[in-house]
Amino acid sequence: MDVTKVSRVPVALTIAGSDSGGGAGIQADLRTFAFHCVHGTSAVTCITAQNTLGVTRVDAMPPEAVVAQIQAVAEDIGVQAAKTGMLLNKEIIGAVAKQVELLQIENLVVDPVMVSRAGAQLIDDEAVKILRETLLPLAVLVTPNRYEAQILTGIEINSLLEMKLAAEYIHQHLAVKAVLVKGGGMTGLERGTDVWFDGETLEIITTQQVDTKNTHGTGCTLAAAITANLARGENLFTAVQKAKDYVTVALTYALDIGKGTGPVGHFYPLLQI
Ligand SMILES: Nc1ncnc2c1ncn2[C@@H]1O[C@H](COP(=O)(O)OP(=O)(O)OP(=O)(O)O)[C@@H](O)[C@H]1O
Ligand SMILES: Cc1ncc(COP(=O)(O)O)c(N)n1
Repeated sequence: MDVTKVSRVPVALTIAGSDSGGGAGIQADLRTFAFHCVHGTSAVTCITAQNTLGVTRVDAMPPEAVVAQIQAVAEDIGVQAAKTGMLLNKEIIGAVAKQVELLQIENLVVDPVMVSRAGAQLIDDEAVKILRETLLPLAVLVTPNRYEAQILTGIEINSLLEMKLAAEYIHQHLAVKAVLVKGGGMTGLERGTDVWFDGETLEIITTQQVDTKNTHGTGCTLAAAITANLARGENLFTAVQKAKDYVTVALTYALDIGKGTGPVGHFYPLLQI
């Protein structure tokens, strides 16, 4: 039998938590990387006991274990692009930022996971401070949702105008190169509309709204798709646009599993075979 080897494949790294329900976190990220034909590597930061109804327990990894995973991947396999998700505490955030800097990982997308779907804060104020000071300045893009943007700016967000103000504030005050304020948590016409700002251009990025309750993992999936596109060599804005299209279709193929909020469907075209 002829053996065909793939000699060149882009590699992406996700530094995030595990979701036992398989809808968000590392599990969503690796599926998204695979869909984009990008080899996915991972550094697990915490283990969540989670399903479509919520999170019942979180166990943090020791920061040194997170560092060892990042080093193992970077030193041997290499990383074309990386993303961070649930980092949980200030020790892990500080350790991750140090590694990203030491290993000179460029193309870092930070999904600042801070707030649960119900609006509850998942990391304490001290961890938010360390995130702002150490990790955000290393990111090419930060992708807060409505509630995370509120925490980062102090601006209450109820409208597109306030999403724009928050995007401008984050760019100006938090030393990030570009920001995408996500509108999945908005109501009415703004639901599913995101705001991009890179210091020069402010863009409203929108697709059709998807009428589904099964939206678990949208934030992770969007950031992972952006990261995969960067690993494939796309420029940042194109990477964001393509990722937004991907999430929209994944939402239309969302999985109706469990009693609560089901996850998006990452491999939707395969369902058509
Ligand atoms: N019903 C929807 N229709 C279209 N796009 C949506 C919908 N819900 C979320 N999105 C899009 O999904 C992406 C993720 O945004 P969202 O605000 O949901 O992130 P998140 O809050 O981090 O994710 P999650 O809700 O999974 O915690 C954004 O591009 C957003 O516009
Ligand atoms: C382990 C883990 N990481 C992240 C999220 C939030 O994910 P999302 O914002 O995509 O729903 C989650 N629920 N669990």
